Amino acid sequence: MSGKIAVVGAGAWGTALAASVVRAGWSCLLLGRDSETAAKINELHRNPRYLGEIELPETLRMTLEPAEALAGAEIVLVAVPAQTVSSALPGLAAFAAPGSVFVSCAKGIDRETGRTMSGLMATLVGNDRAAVLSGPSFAIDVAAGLPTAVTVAASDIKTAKMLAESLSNPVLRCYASDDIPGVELGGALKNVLAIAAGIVHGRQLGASALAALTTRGFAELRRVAAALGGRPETLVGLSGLGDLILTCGSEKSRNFAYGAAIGRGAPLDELALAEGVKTAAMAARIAREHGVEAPIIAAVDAVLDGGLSVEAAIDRLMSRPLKTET
Ligand SMILES: NC(=O)C1=CN([C@@H]2O[C@H](COP(=O)(O)OP(=O)(O)OC[C@H]3O[C@@H](n4cnc5c(N)ncnc54)[C@H](O)[C@@H]3O)[C@@H](O)[C@H]2O)C=CC1
Ligand SMILES: O=C(CO)COP(=O)(O)O
Repeated sequence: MSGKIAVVGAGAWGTALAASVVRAGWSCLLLGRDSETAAKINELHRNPRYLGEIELPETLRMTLEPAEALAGAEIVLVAVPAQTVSSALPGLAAFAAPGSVFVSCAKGIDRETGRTMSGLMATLVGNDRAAVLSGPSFAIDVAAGLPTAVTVAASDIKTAKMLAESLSNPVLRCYASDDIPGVELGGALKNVLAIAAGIVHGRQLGASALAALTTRGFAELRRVAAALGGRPETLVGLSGLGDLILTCGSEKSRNFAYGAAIGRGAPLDELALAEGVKTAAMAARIAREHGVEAPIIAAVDAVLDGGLSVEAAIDRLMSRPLKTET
């Protein structure tokens, strides 16, 4: 590949994606906010704060200037936390090259407006130029060049295929989809469910409980995403079931690790770097408003809100009326 890709957000995911697109042959500028990280990436080829000692490609450069990052970039990967996308984007759109495609790589639902990341991007650059990348992919794995597969969605499948071809490399396999809601809601909702799975793990409720929670959580993920237009077949793919399996079973997931801490009795932490904390309330609200049964998501929201203890949440989930499984 030749040409330029800009990556917005020099945290774990933005840096890993930037390393990955350089491996795919692109020139890449990473847009961040702090000069210390820029010096480490540009001079030492490392981002120790987020990715330890992993060596980044020497040609990867970071800048603090949006105009420089976005000039001439055909693709802009947006990898800032979901709750900052609405404030980060307006300042960027003005610098974007005509026809460039903005790809949300964040996983969450905007908690002020209830909008999805693609929805926020579409208002600025239009539907045709808004896309989503999601799937089972720990930043540290992608940065280290371990084999990974994700889904890239755009409303036009031709754009999705162009992105999948552009972003794939020998260790990152991108599948194309035209189901934006299915792909992005899988990623947003699995974070909430990973907190629940972490609580089960941290409270030592056993492997059977974890399997039950993950499976019933998946049923909720499918129902809520379907209510917002996600297709069932997308939700059994990488960005739905795939990412749920990854994050509901590993302490490498910040959402799972945060849930595990709560399960062990740690106090709630509003500043936790777990995206599900900020998406739980909106996910629960969307389920209620669409008349979708989502008791696990509701329980996570109530526990995070401080209104329900973990014990009471478990009792509530276990004492629900019995029903048919599907
Ligand atoms: N870390 C991971 O393994 C993965 C993360 N993601 C998603 O990617 C998103 C970002 O996550 P991480 O990179 O892990 O977070 P992080 O906490 O490692 O980094 C976030 C970065 O965004 C920067 N940032 C915040 N607001 C900004 C703004 N307005 N403009 C420019 N930069 C800004 C911060 O300074 C920080 O460098 C999240 O939605 C997460 O769910 C998706 C897949 C994997
Ligand atoms: O989304 C991720 C992997 O696909 C990363 O999960 P965490 O944000 O829970 O670490």
